Amino acid sequence: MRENRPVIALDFPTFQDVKDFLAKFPEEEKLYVKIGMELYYSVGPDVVEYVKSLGHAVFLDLKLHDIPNTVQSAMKVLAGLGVDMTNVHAAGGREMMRAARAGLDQAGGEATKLIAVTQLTSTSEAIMQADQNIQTSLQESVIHYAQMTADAGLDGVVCSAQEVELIKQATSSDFVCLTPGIRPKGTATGDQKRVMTPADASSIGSDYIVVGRPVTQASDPVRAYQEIYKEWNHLP
Ligand SMILES: O=C(O)c1cc(=O)[nH]c(=O)n1[C@@H]1O[C@H](COP(=O)(O)O)[C@@H](O)[C@H]1O
Repeated sequence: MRENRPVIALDFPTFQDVKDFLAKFPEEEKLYVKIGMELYYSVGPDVVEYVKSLGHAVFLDLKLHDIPNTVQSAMKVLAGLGVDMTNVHAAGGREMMRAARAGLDQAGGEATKLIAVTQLTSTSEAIMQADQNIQTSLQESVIHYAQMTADAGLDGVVCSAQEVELIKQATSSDFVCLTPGIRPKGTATGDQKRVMTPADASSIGSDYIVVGRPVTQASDPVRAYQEIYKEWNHLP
């Protein structure tokens, strides 16, 4: 299940920014990229088609969270994009997650992996308890969401690398753990609260790491990506 390529979050406001960013990489290098809300809301499905036409793998991160019928209908539309992976919020519940899977399957998206966000990596235990009024530990909440996601038949979860071991124990070793909040030593954490280095995330068993600003805002993004690639794959 492990993906050797760090997933690069293309958090850019315009199509041109994406084109300029991808043009920095050698044409033959096939990346795994994430298209999130900012880019998708600004450019729309054309950017997915463009990135796929270059041969890159795509995680479409729109974090759907609505009533089951709406999510199912939206997933039917998104299925047509043929992305490799997409996501919902586990907080939407089992019925919503099953509806999301059904929507994808009904519209030819059977091959698209579907994962669910547990607790965002920008959430600390204190924030969760105060803002969501969940009076358990953060780990318990994440495990609860992961078990519910597995029960709904999804492929895995978005979590911080700090919870990967517990999630795999509570579900199964092949349950996907995709982990944002990745910060190489010495890089700014920004709004992320539950962070880990690429090497530690690798050792602990993350299946995918997602990296945005440490690559996209670097003075030399290709070099920053290569360094993270090496660290994640324990290469010299
Ligand atoms: O679903 C996500 O991708 C996601 C979930 C989460 O809990 N935390 C999180 O940071 N993300 C995304 O991962 C990326 C992290 O970006 P950086 O913090 O710049 O590395 C952003 O695009 C976030 O939207």
